[in-house]
Amino acid sequence: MQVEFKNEAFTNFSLPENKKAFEEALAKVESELGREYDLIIGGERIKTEKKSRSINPSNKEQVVGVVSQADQALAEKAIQVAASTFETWKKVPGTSRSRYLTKAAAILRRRKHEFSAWLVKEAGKSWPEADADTAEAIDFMEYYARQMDKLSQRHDLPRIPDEDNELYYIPLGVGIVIPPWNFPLAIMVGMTTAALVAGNTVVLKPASTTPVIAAKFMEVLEDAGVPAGVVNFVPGSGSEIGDYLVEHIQTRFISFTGSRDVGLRINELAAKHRPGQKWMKRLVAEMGGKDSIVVDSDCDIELAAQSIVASAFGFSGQKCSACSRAIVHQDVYDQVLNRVVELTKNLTVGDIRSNDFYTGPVVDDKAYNKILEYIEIGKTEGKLVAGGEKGPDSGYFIMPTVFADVAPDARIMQEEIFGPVVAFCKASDFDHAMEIANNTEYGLTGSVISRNRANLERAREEFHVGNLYFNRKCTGALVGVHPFGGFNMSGTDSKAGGPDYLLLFTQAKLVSEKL
Ligand SMILES: NC(=O)c1ccc[n+]([C@@H]2O[C@H](COP(=O)([O-])OP(=O)(O)OC[C@H]3O[C@@H](n4cnc5c(N)ncnc54)[C@H](O)[C@@H]3O)[C@@H](O)[C@H]2O)c1
Ligand SMILES: N[C@@H](CCC=O)C(=O)O
Repeated sequence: MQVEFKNEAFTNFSLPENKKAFEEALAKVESELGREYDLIIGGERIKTEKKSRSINPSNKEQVVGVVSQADQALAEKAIQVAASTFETWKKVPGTSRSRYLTKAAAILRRRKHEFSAWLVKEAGKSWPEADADTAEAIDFMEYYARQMDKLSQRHDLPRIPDEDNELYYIPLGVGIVIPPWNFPLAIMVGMTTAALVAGNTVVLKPASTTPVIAAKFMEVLEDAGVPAGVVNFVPGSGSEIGDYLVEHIQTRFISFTGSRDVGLRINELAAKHRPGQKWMKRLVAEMGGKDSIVVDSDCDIELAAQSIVASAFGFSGQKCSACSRAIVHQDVYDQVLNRVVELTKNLTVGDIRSNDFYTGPVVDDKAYNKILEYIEIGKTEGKLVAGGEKGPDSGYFIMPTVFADVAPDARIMQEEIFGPVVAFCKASDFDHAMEIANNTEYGLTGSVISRNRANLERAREEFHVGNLYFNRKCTGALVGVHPFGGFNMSGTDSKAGGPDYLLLFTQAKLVSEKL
């Protein structure tokens, strides 16, 4: 019997032995930078002419890896291999499939610091953020393994005389897994392993900025003995192979995490029926956020300020859950704002190869330019009170930025910036605060900082987000503890790391036998 699920502990880097172990992992990873990574289709490694260079965002000169890129012919090959492997993989009992995940989790745990070091180098995560990403990846596998064991048990239905009725959760078929770059290990692992443990086969198209981490995870799956063809690794650009994979008639489902615009495009393409296609494709989409922290008049000011700063600037605001809107009651507005500005000005930004910096760069030049454009927009929509400028030129550094006195309908209050920028908006009372909190097209995370029980109860009902937190930050969901996913334009209302997530990758079959 498996031990009860427990979240992986985070590493305490203030202990010298942990610091030393992480330095060693970084040195090992640095000795491996610049290597080539191939496609993996049906266990076969395939090099292509076209390659993409993955760059360290803290140091634009440093190549993390060189990755072969699939074209449409190779995308087709991957789908064919996934389709034929499905015929055998679907017959492997769920409890056996779950053992592959438990094994892969154990391997990843043994290589934990090494993977976190890759996250420092390829995604620009600070040590604690990288450590949390790796821990979450382990959690997803441990959690979904247990969920699959439960789903594999006999599901008896109410008996009627002379009939034996049973429900089975069977897999769907070939799934296209398209993860984002911002949790390049955890979310990619969660999406991939949920699909495979439920009995599906996968074509994994990793995010274009973080393919090396995904290639490294393929090593883990191979070491765990996952049969060839169950997960096929197909890096390539969204425009070159993304549409092809989504539109393919043998694609049964698409599991996507990323931006609103790409999600909507995939939704449209997936919905169109094509000649020879025998099913309606299922789309599981987890998309963007424009997340608020609401601060009530009766609150702990220090807690409010600390929660805003941690949620807005952890990993430089590059989380779908990040706080980019602080909606503060007029009675405490100046106090909260002043303390946030004070805390923000003390944050350090730099190459997070060193654990001395609070946060590192944003992920690439595209993100860098987009965020700087939003900072310019912010200067016309509010008062710049902290940051607003670039960091050192060696990487894509942007200083944590705070805008005050921003109107509820301003662009920086409505559009996802996905960078270290938070806008402050003054609310006249709690009614007004709730109205502003719900005035975006998203509905992912939110927090309320309040001592007022009636207002908390009201927010529980009215604040329309998938993950609502009280008196804490709005980032950092734990697998199992805080099933994660949002409403409206934040996706298809799924809950990663929750008890019903695996059902999204299955279909229920009833068998009724007359006795
Ligand atoms: N709701 C959540 O759980 C969650 C979690 C993490 C990130 N996000 C969101 O993800 C976004 C940031 O990630 P991103 O920049 O990687 O998003 P993105 O939409 O640019 O890319 C996501 C993935 O889609 C791929 N892609 C791009 N064009 C494609 C196409 N035409 N067809 C198929 N695939 C295509 C990309 O290569 C990548 O793998 C933010 O909006 C963030 O809020 C949401
Ligand atoms: N699950 C993460 C966010 C994932 C998206 O970026 C959190 O809760 O902060």
